[in-house]
Amino acid sequence: MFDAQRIVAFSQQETPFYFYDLALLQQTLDAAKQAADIHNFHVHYALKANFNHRLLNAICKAGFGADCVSGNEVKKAVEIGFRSTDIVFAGVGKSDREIKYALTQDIFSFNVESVQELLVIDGLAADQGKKARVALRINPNVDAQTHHYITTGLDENKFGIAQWELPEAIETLRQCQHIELIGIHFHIGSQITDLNVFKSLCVKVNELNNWFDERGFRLRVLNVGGGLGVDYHQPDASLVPDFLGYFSVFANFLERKPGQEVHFELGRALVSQCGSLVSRVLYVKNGIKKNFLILDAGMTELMRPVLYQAYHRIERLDQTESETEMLHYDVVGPICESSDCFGKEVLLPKSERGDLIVIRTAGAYGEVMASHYNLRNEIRYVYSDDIQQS
Ligand SMILES: Cc1ncc(COP(=O)(O)O)c(C=O)c1O
Ligand SMILES: N[C@@H](CCCC[NH3+])C(=O)O
Repeated sequence: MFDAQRIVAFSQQETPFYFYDLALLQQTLDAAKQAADIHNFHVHYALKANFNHRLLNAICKAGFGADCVSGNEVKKAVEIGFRSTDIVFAGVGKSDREIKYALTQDIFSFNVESVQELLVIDGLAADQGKKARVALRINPNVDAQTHHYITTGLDENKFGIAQWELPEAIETLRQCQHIELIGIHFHIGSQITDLNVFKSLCVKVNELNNWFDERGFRLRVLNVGGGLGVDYHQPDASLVPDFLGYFSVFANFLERKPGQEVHFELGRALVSQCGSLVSRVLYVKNGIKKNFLILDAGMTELMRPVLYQAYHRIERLDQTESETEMLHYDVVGPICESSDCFGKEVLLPKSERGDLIVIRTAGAYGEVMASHYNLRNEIRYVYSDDIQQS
């Protein structure tokens, strides 16, 4: 991943920065698109994973739609050039302003998360003399078997309409003159690595698809959300996720009714591996109990380890297979929080001030979750094609 040219180029850069490998991104997008096209599946990219403009341009050009969770994300998607007919908008707390804006853009669908939201959208659509297309986001109570902070489809989670509320939801829908129900929507969580979890989701979707059909609702769209996980432990062994395997689970286990479309909302799987956080060692502290590598990047640049105890592979940029002196380090940031740690007891070649450290698989939920805590600088980024041209 990091050849001699990149090592030299990185060493001339001010750190920390996100590095994006645009060729790898393209390879990933092509693999996902080809695998989805086999089954005629529609994929919307979840902007929340990364809304860096270079990445968004590539994703839009590759033919993906957009999955947004705020009015500003809808606006961003429109500005980048995603067709409004390919934009979906989810979120438990859509404000009136956000709904009005999305209505003016005639987006493909609102993924509605409560019965009350149906009434609000109906009223706001009436004001604009429009009919809003909606999919009901249903909480299927399927365990995603991932970290509890990124599980979204269990009864205890705030997302979606509970199954026991569905009779009330369809009664409400019958009264809403300015809403067209086009489908049902699900998203059970993120970083799902066991494909069997998606089989369980399919079983639930089939059940609910029949339930609506029996009540006279002909649904055009089954939106099964995102969640496909990536390999944080051995990124080089699987730089491109197994999209063929993932989509074939849905092709095999979803029972589509005639004319029904299947939609997905992938975020992490499309952008994780193309991004790395590159940082410099500021100080090395060799203690009796611990050695610390103190980096110039911290939780303000990549929050996932602190927030979810997430693992990211940490490497010294120029490390080789035949390093002779390996040491265990706690790799920490400069932020005034004890939790500001990227990894404990990380085995690395003996390192010193000025060495470059790379934190891998950081393309999703990295840059977008950065903060200014401690009045940190705006995060910088470097793209692979900047380096090739220099
Ligand atoms: C509604 C919805 N769709 C799609 C996604 C994208 O998920 P992922 O990045 O795991 O594919 C999320 C985030 O978890 C989400 O909340
Ligand atoms: N931010 C989370 C994923 C959240 C997905 C959004 N529902 C992560 O970094 O893993």
